[in-house]
Amino acid sequence: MAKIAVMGAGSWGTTFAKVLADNPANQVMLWARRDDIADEINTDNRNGDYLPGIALPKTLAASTDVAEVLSGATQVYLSVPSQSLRDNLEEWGSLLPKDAIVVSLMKGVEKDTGLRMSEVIEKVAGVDPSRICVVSGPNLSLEIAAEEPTASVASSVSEETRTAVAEAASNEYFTTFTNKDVIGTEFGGILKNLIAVAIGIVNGVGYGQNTKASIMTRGLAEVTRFAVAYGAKEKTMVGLAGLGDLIATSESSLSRNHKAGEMLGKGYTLREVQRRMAQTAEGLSSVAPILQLAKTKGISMPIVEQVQLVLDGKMNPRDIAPHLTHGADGPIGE
Ligand SMILES: NC(=O)c1ccc[n+]([C@@H]2O[C@H](COP(=O)([O-])OP(=O)(O)OC[C@H]3O[C@@H](n4cnc5c(N)ncnc54)[C@H](O)[C@@H]3O)[C@@H](O)[C@H]2O)c1
Ligand SMILES: O=P(O)(O)OC[C@H](O)CO
Repeated sequence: MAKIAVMGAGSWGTTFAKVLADNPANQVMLWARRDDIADEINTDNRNGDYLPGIALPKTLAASTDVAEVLSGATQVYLSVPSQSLRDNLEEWGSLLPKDAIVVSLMKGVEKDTGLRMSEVIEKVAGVDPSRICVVSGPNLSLEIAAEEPTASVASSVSEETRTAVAEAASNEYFTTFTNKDVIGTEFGGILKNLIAVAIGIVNGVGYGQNTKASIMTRGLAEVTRFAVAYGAKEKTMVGLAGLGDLIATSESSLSRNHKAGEMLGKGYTLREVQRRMAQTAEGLSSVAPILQLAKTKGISMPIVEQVQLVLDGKMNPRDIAPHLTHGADGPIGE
C-alpha cells in the first residue's frame, strides 16, 4: 500500500484525504494544525468544523506531528491557504521525503510575488517540476465529501507523475483525468475565483440570471485571454479546470468566493467580509496580484478591475454590472 500525506485539515484537505482513503490502494494520513481536529478524526471519524454531517473513512488517520505525517509518504498533497504555503514549506522543507510527488490542491497566487502554487513549491522546497502536480476542477468540497459523482484533472509536465496522481486520486465517486498543461490547469482554478466574486457581488445586489450568465461568459473570455498570454492552452480553459470550475463556483451557494462577493454586493466592506469568513476565499487575495500580472503583459481585465474597485470601496456594487458586461476587447465567441 502506498502511504500518502495530506497537509491541511480544512474543507478541501479533509475531503481530498477522504477521496484518497476511499481508494483501497492508499494508506492516508492527514496533518491538522489543531489537536482537537486530529483527535476528532481519529476517535469519531469526523471533522465537524469543516465537514458537518460527513462520516470519514475509518482508515483515515490524522496527526499534528508533521514528521509523522510526512515520513515514508510517496505522495504529499498540500491544502493550506495560498498565502501561508511559503512559510509552511520553509518549516516543513527538510521533512518532505526526497522522491515524493508533491501535489498542489490550492487555487490562489501569492500576493507579494504573483507566483502560482506549483512555482512556490519548486522555488521554496526545491522540488523538481517532474515531481510536481496540480489537481483542479469543479470540486466543491461538501458535495464530494457526500460522495456526489465528480471529475477533476491532475496536471504535471511528467506523464509518470500525473498518471500516478490520477490513479491514487480516483475512486467510485471521484474520477481524476490527466493533462500536461500545468499553467492552464492552475490558472483555471485561480481565475474562476475572481469571476465567482463578481457574480456573487451582482447576486448580492439582486440581479438575475441574465446578468450572471453574461458575466460568466465574458469572464471566461477575460480569464482565457490572461491565461493564454501566460502560456496556458485555450483548450484547458474550456475543460474541467476552466469552464467546469467557473460554472461550479459561480453558481453555488457552497462557494466561499461566491459568498464573499455576495456580502460585498449587500454592502459589507472588505474588512467586514474577511471577518465573517470562517474559511478561505482565495479570490479576495488573488485580485491584486492577477491585475499586476495582467498589467505586465498589457492584458485588459475589465471584470477583475471592477471587482478590485469594489474591494477597495471605490465603486458602489450597484454600479458594477453595466461595466462588467461591456468594454472587454478580444471576445471569445462574443
Ligand atoms: N473547499 C473547497 O471546496 C476547495 C476545493 C478545491 C480547492 N480548494 C482550495 O484548497 C485550498 C485550501 O482551502 P480549504 O477549502 O481547505 O480552506 P479552509 O479554510 O477550509 O482550510 C484551510 C486549512 O488551512 C489551515 N491553515 C490556516 N492557516 C494556516 C497556516 N498559516 N499554516 C498552516 N495551515 C493553515 C487551517 O487550519 C485549515 O485546516 C485553497 O487554496 C482553496 O482554494 C478548496
Ligand atoms: O469555495 P470556493 O469558492 O473556494 O470554491 C471551491 C472550489 O474551488 C470549487 O471548485
